Amino acid sequence: MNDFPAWVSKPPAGPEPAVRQAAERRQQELTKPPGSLGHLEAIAVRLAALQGTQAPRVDPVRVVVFAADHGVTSEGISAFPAEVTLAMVQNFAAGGAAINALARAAGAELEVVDAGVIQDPGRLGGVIPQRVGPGTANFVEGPAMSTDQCVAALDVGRAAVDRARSAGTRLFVAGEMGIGNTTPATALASALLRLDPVELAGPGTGLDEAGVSHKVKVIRRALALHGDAGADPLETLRCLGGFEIAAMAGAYIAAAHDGIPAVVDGFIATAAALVAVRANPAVADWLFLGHVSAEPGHRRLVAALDDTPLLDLGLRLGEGSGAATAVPLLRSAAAIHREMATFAEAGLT
Ligand SMILES: Cc1cc2ncn([C@H]3O[C@H](COP(=O)(O)O)[C@@H](O)[C@H]3O)c2cc1C
Ligand SMILES: O=C(O)c1cccnc1
Repeated sequence: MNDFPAWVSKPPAGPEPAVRQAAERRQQELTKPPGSLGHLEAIAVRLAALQGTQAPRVDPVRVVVFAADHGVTSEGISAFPAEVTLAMVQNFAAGGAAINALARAAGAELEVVDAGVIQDPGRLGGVIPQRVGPGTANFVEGPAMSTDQCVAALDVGRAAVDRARSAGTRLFVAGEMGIGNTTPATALASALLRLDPVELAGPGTGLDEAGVSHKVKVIRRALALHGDAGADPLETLRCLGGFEIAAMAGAYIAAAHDGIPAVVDGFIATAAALVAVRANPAVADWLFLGHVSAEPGHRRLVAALDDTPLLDLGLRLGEGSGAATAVPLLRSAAAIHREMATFAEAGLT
């Protein structure tokens, strides 16, 4: 047992088997050669089953970017300084980041949540203050978070989903911003998949080979310190995660509880998704993998979640960028299922 609240591990309802079967039948009856819309058909069937309707829709889509800092940045594990997290939060507020453009292009609403940037950004338009602390502790010296902080960070994600549900959101995208966060994501993945970090660590924002080797050593020290935390996914999250990573994990779980499918982004988001699925396996039904990132360890994480990413574009940004880029595909899949005529309706035999 652990000290985490019951909602985190409460199983969500699953997709409805009868609706799924009817959706599979409908895909056979639509005016196209069976199977000719390839993966779009499978996506449409999944969306229909999750939403319990033969008229699936993704709009309104909401992207929430959770931002936070990481004590482990003092070990020199990123190509960029921690101050960039705050600067990027200001950039999100001003509308100038990649995710601002991509969310607009995807027809999605964008919300930014300060889950614990080192320096309080103060009142910034469009940034929701939900600060768990001024960054996590350095996890090579102790747990990244106290239990209270980890629970609070999971709740930051749940609260974002509550706001989204109140706004009628039908598809949820979580993104992250936090300089250094490929290091906690790699540490979490190493612990949960029981792999040496050398199998998973990559350049993140642009470390060279020596930088990646140093990152591997830092993560090995953390794994040695925290012993067998990997046995409990939430305890692993507390010791090795980050506020924004816990918020994303909480958001995936809460979205599943609320019947809202979510699109998972790149390496860091998928590490959060793996935590969510290990803590609450039925959450996996509600997750679409938006893309496979260029961060080398992402393929291992994707394999652990046993699903096919929608896109493979060589992206390695985060912020929800790959997931947002996949949104139009999901919208298209819903549209064919909802709008196409059947052979009978079209009078074709
Ligand atoms: C300007 C800038 C914008 C970003 N947007 C996302 N990230 C991405 O890079 C960071 C993780 O990489 P690492 O672990 O190597 O620091 C995260 O903030 C992630 O969201 C950015 C990074 C930078 C520099
Ligand atoms: O895969 C990602 O999302 C990623 C990779 C590198 C840096 N930030 C994010």
